[in-house]
Amino acid sequence: MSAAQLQVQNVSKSFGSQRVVQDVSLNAQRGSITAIIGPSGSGKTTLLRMIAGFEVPDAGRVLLGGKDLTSGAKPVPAHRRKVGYVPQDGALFPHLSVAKNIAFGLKGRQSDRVAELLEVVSLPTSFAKRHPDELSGGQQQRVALARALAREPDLMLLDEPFSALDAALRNTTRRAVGKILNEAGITTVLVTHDQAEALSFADQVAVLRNGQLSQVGSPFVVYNRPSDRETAEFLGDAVMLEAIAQDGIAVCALGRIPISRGPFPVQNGAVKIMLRPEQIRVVPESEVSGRVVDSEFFGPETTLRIRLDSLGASAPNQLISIRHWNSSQAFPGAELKLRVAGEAVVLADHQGD
Ligand SMILES: Nc1ncnc2c1ncn2[C@@H]1O[C@H](COP(=O)(O)OP(=O)(O)OP(=O)(O)O)[C@@H](O)[C@H]1O
Repeated sequence: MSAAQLQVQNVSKSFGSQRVVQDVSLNAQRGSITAIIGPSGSGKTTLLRMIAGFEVPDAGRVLLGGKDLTSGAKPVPAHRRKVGYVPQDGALFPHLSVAKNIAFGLKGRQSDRVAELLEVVSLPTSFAKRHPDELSGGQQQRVALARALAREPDLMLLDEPFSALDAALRNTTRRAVGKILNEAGITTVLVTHDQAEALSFADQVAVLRNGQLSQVGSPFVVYNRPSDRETAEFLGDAVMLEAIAQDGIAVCALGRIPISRGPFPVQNGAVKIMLRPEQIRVVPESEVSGRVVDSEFFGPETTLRIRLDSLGASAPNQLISIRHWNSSQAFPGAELKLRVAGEAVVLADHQGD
């Protein structure tokens, strides 16, 4: 396989005595989209700013197209990196028109190019004369993206670019931007704290916690085979259960569930398993059952808290939360039959405890 377009190698950064990014390594293939996701304060923006060239790493290096940007005698400055950077608020120049904002990154007379770029980000060319304060938040973000695209970057860095938009506009803008980046074949790194955004938009998801990467993988892998409990819970709701591992099967209050093949071998014995709530189905008949404790209505689905009936030697009184479309089955005390679809994950930090 060819070397990755972007290589972040063992990068660290402290502010004063606070270690904000610790020994982070990450590769991104040409034309791919990587989402860096993590809780507030986990170091996402700092990592992105080091890739952009606005912060200098204390240790480690950043390579783009095989070229070392950071650890030479003088780091390559941000404006020489062929990197587009769209900060959280878009940061347009308020006193310049849309056209001048976009053309800021262009050399010479480029009015044709401005019109073309407006079209690319799905804005009418008549917007060229407007000022940023005459645009909505979402339109400003599109202009910021057009300005970044104008420089024809090898790498696009987006810091929570869709966070200012309401849900409907966020989805359409995200799809439009994804299409633009994909068609231009631009390698993209996106910072977000929105799980759905990371899972739907990216080819690769990097989970950052306390300045360290807890997992890097495809959306499918990080969601379905999280490396530890915190990563599992950060990426979505998780059902944790006591189980006994027996030759690749987890025996528990939800029956016998195949254990998904993870990065380490699972020993027979007591384990904690993780399932996603949507894996647990309400069915007409099953040997597995539980009683509704309470419920919460969310429109398209209802979250049910269920106390599981003990099955065989399984631990008694275990509580789980599942999602169900039919709120009429959700009254407290209702007895439900349950079946699990798919596999269970044994989490590395919960083997044998
Ligand atoms: N220039 C700076 N000087 C001092 N501390 C800083 C600086 N930049 C960031 N920090 C600190 O580093 C930590 C990580 O900040 P960073 O902005 O990278 O996190 P983040 O994951 O992007 O957070 P959020 O999701 O809230 O934007 C925070 O505690 C922040 O206060």
